Amino acid sequence: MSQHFDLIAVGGGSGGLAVAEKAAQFGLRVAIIEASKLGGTCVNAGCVPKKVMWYAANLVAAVADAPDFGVNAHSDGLDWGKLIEGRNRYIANINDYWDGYAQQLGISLIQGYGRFVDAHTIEVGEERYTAEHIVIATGGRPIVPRLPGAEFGISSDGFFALEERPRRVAIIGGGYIGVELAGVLRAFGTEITMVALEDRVLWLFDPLISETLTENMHAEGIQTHLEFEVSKLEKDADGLLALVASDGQRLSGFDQVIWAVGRAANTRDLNLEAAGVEVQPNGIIPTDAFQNTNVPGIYALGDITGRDPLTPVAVAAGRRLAERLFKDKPDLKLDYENIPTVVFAHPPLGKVGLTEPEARERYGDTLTIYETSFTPMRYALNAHGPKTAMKLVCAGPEEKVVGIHLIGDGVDEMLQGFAVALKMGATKADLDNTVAIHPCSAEELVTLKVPVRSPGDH
Ligand SMILES: Cc1cc2nc3c(=O)[nH]c(=O)nc-3n(C[C@H](O)[C@H](O)[C@H](O)COP(=O)(O)OP(=O)(O)OC[C@H]3O[C@@H](n4cnc5c(N)ncnc54)[C@H](O)[C@@H]3O)c2cc1C
Ligand SMILES: NC(=O)c1ccc[n+]([C@@H]2O[C@H](COP(=O)([O-])OP(=O)(O)OC[C@H]3O[C@@H](n4cnc5c(N)ncnc54)[C@H](O)[C@@H]3O)[C@@H](O)[C@H]2O)c1
Repeated sequence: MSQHFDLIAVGGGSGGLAVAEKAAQFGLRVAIIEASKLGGTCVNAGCVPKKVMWYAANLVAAVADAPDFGVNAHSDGLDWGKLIEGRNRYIANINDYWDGYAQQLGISLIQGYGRFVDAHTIEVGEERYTAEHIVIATGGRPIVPRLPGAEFGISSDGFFALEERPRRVAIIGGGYIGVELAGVLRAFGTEITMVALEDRVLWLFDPLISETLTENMHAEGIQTHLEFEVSKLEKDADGLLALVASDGQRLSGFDQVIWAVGRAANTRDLNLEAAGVEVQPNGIIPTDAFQNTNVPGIYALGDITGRDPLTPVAVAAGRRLAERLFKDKPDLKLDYENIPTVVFAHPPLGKVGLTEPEARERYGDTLTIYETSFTPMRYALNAHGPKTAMKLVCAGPEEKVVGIHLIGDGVDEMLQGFAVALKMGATKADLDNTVAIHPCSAEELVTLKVPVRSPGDH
């Protein structure tokens, strides 16, 4: 016996929930198949636990800075157990919220691993479910490379499960996760060594951001080893862990090693062949601009598609897909251009649009670049404080803003509004015509006067 639905979402994370929620609101018969807890990576082992810990790290820094402002605060250190317990309770509440909300919307929740039987049928254990529309939103999992001793390390999932704060940690990877976990742990007092393959951390971000981030991390005492390709992990006689690089370098004395080297798509066990869905060797499911796979009636969205693996991207793609399919909006699709993104480092950083090197490739020698770098007033009475840096990348004689790059306190909240302006096609003159808000860091973005590079400088 099988149960029939209008739409089945395989995966109840950011993307699956979004498409299911919309379709159910439109009155369709909807099911979500979820192997674990509703909310997916973001809620259970990503954005949410990370951000709660990021706030805790900010509080530690604020208490340390407070006495210079005459505030008689002092810290007795971090109660890791209390933080983790509170964080997990917060996550459980979000899980409960989603369970209740899905029920309220009339969505059928099917617990277990979904596998295709054919293009319209999914099997979970012994049961079969059919639908006209099936959305694959199974996300990804942390990569742990097949290298000798790799099992001595943990992934971001393992990090969130730690019951005690580690004392000396090596983080492998200079991407989003490596940078975020390094910042959190360092603020709590852990010694951090970060290694990365590339010649700079966050190499997909603008060079100004990588440089300022590195400066801020070094000032906090985080060590970085670049162009360091880990070839194996070893456990020494003292029980501590060591990283060995392919060129023979060796870094030792770690009580934890964290792999933060990217994520792999969860397609392996979906039996996609049965439905004829095309999949790349790395597990990514190719889609067109409308989230269609190569099989009519089967769609993919979120991390599984390999495009901008961020929660709001999965959510936006899911909502648009439901509206396209069920609200007679055949042209509706997500615009993947100019997606803003923030890395919750200490302080945070973010970008929208093109980096300077990317803009040079697209616009050639027509760029005007504005930059600033300063220590914000937040640290006015402290001897030291992390740097804020900002860059505007403007193209053509009209100086259209094609890239905004920010690092510093508050930029995580600052970027969203400026992303709206960039998306609307703002020029440098539009920014200049906006009266500044004073005193705050954001005012720099509307008062930058002298370019650091102009057309003809390159
Ligand atoms: C440490 C970390 C921090 C992050 N921080 C941020 C952040 O601050 N901001 C941001 O925008 N993004 C962040 N991300 C990325 C974000 O979590 C993902 O982009 C987002 O969760 C992708 O949503 P998704 O729906 O594609 O997949 P997921 O949220 O991963 O959901 C997939 C779901 O499918 C389920 N599943 C898998 N296979 C099956 C199957 N066969 N049957 C049934 N269910 C299945 C899984 O259990 C999971 O619940 C972070 C990620 C990590 C790892
Ligand atoms: N704030 C956010 O929005 C946020 C936070 C966390 C994760 N995410 C998402 O999750 C995705 C995955 O994050 P990630 O940090 O795992 O991947 P990533 O692609 O950002 O970075 C991977 C890093 O691994 C390093 N690396 C790979 N193999 C190595 C080796 N053998 N030795 C040394 N270094 C090695 C590289 O230096 C690279 O910089 C991101 O692309 C991002 O979209 C987003």
